Amino acid sequence: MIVAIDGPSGTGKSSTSKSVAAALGLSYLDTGAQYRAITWWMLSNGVPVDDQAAVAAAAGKPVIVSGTDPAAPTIAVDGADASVPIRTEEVTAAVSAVSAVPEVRTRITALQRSIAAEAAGGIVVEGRDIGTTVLPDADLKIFLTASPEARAARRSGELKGKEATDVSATREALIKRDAADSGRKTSPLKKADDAVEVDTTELTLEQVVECVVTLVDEAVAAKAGRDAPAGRTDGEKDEKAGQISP
Ligand SMILES: Nc1ncnc2c1ncn2[C@@H]1O[C@H](COP(=O)(O)OP(=O)(O)OP(=O)(O)O)[C@@H](O)[C@H]1O
Ligand SMILES: Nc1ccn([C@H]2C[C@H](O)[C@@H](COP(=O)(O)O)O2)c(=O)n1
Repeated sequence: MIVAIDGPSGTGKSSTSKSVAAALGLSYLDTGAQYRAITWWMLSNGVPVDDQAAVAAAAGKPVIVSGTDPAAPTIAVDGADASVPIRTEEVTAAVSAVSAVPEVRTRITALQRSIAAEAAGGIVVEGRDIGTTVLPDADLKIFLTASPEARAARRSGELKGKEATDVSATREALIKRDAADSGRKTSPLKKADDAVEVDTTELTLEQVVECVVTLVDEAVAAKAGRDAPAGRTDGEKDEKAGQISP
């Protein structure tokens, strides 16, 4: 079972994906963390992030390793834990430019596909182009949305001190990053034609998780029905449909 969850920033992709994966015993991959990791490496190694040719030339250098346990996801660059530095404002401000470079996307997409292929028990993969480009044959594709106001309020709630009160600056920053991610030429942020759209504006996180778990259960049942050998009874198919199988 491969589940692709895409959507703009702050719609709840990471929180939802982790909870759904944990509830269903699936692995979890945060692809945004990988783009942040390569961006952090560029910044740390003096690569000018607004120089596409320089970023492209360096794209193959960092070794990025993602841990896929939804209870404790990890991200390492060249053997060092990068989970804290990839969340700085500096990385957030540069990540859209770095992730727009085709050589970066080719490298990270290949990494994402190999991780999904190795997840024998199934995986929830979240990002911007998972349903459209990385895993177009995913068993279930979900596109999360929420109003900019709701997303800014959620993000501001995470920040400490002065920034926490500046919801409008957070809103503008979210909108700017979405525009960059949606407007790039290579693999932009986009809903796949066959994705289920879930507007989370008025939903609690628990409600979103419940909704997605139900959609996964339905997709598992449909897959089990398709995979059942000809000649099996409906009862046998139903029994298989209740299981999460690779
Ligand atoms: N339905 C919801 N209601 C209220 N808060 C939510 C909801 N979903 C997520 N949140 C909160 O909103 C914040 C952003 O969520 P999250 O990081 O999961 O979004 P995201 O789509 O992965 O963002 P990004 O793409 O920027 O990484 C978190 O603080 C999370 O707890
Ligand atoms: N599949 C993906 C995932 C992420 N990105 C880029 C664009 C985002 O602004 C950035 C950071 O992602 P976040 O941690 O906010 O989810 O990474 C992408 O291009 N494709």
